[in-house]
Amino acid sequence: MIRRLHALLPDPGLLLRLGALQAVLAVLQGLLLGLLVPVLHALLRPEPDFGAATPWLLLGCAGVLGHGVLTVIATPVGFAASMELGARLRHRIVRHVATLPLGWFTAGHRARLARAVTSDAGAIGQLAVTIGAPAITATLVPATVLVVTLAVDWRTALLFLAVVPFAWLTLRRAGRVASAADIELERAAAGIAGRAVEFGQAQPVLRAAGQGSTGTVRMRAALEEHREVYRRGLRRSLLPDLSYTAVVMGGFVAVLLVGAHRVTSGSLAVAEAVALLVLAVRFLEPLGTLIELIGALRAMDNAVGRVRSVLGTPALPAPRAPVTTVARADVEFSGVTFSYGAPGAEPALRDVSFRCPPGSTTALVGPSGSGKTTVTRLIARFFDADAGTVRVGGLDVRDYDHDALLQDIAIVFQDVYLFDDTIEENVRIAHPDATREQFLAAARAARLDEVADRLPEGWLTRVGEGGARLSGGERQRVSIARAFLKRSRIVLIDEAASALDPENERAVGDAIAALAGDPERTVVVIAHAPATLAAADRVVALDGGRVVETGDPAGLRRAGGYFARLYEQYREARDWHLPARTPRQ
Ligand SMILES: Nc1ncnc2c1ncn2[C@@H]1O[C@H](COP(=O)(O)OP(=O)(O)OP(=O)(O)O)[C@@H](O)[C@H]1O
Repeated sequence: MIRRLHALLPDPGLLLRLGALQAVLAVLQGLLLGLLVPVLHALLRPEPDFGAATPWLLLGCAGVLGHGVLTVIATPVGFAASMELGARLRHRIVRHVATLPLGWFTAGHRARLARAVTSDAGAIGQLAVTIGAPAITATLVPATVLVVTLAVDWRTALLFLAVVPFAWLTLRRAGRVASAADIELERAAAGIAGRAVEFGQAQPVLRAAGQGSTGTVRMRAALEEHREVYRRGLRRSLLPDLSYTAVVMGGFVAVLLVGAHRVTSGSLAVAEAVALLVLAVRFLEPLGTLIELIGALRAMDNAVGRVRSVLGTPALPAPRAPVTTVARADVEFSGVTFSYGAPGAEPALRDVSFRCPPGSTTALVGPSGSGKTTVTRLIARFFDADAGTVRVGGLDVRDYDHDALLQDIAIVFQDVYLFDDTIEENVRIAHPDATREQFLAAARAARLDEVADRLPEGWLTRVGEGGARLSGGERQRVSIARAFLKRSRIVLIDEAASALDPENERAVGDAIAALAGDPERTVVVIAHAPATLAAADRVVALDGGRVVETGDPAGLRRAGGYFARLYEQYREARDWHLPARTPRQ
């Protein structure tokens, strides 16, 4: 556990200083208790000797004062340390996550990241301090008391020692049970979180299906499950907890009985017996608090495990001397094979080769799951190919500084994410220093000006969380405006597969055509609209992750092969209308 924590907090100076302070406090506490022996020895006699007791009492007073001062110093240092450790860990996670492949950011990983940065980092920082201090006290006070007892009466010290292995064994068992219960509870809590998100997100669907209360039932079931897991955990930890308490209490009773026997047989003075009983209490009591700490310790261990799983994700490999400019805007795949899963999993792309010359427009076509999106993800280096090479400007994408590569690539995907800000700021994110004229030109080219004109606050209209106040087509126009404003020479577009309303469809189609029309720009478009397909310079047709045809669209249509059939399907789908209803006679 300490090793795992150390790996997370590689600069443990703060914790070490705090630990040292706490160790001094614990040893001081033990030694102060030891002073009881000469004091009681001097006072618990038929004629109390105050003269002999006074120096020990004065030493005791000085010790208590010193202990008080150190405690006052340690408390704020502890608070500051826990905040500092949490903050450092958060920075470390954020710095690491910024180096991960973009493909890592799935919904599940995003949730894990949010948890690691918020609750886990804070809990580790806090627990490292709040558990660390009492854990040091709970081990060093008994250790010091044991040494003091050894100096007073070795037989009692042996009795103390005899308790330790039993206490250790029961404590370990209690710890294991607490950890298992904690993990189960975590899982149940994650279940509740999932249900809560589903409950919120699926409301429109559930209500439309007349199942508005189904979500409530599933939510209630998750809450019930959590309560049951909690109860089960409590029941399971009851016996180990009680056995540990029994061992500690048993030790005390043994010391009491043996002490009483030796006093009555005259082999131990009353003063020593009383002092030994006090030492026994201070030896066993901190051991007792370890059982309370063990649960928190396991909770911290689990949080450390979760944070380590994020920090352990390999970063996108960076070249020694990264290239920072893209010389030409051409894209080339040679023999690219890629799979999302572990090596050996079913590949999403197999031996894919094609070239997009600078300034050309290439349409990617193929049925759902054929690998079109994957091709665009590999160009932007969301992932690295397992075999073969993806080249941009004649160089392997892995040779570039990733930020520099993305600087020259604009991405217009279907699931556009908009920030809860104004339309203008959402476009400007692509090029924050753009002049007003540049911004307006980009917006006009994307036909976004028509959208802003209709809205009451124009460019200053806020789009809502994720862009919820705009329609899908309008959001896509924001995304196209970003691409215009960014002035990247390579643009990757995922044309909406689902039908937009006619106005949006025309506007988006025109905007994409305008993007592609620039002879300086290389466009790779996942195309569904017959107009986009017909206007492309080249077509790359995919099926099952393989390239099955390449060529110019007109030639491929004439050839009557795979692309020609797909093209006809797309055209028929676009031309399909609901048959007009014949009025009833
Ligand atoms: N993030 C992912 N993790 C695992 N597998 C994935 C992931 N994304 C895609 N796949 C799989 O890779 C294969 C290719 O998917 P891809 O999204 O590239 O196809 P597509 O042609 O773009 O499909 P669509 O037209 O439906 O978007 C599919 O089998 C898909 O299930």
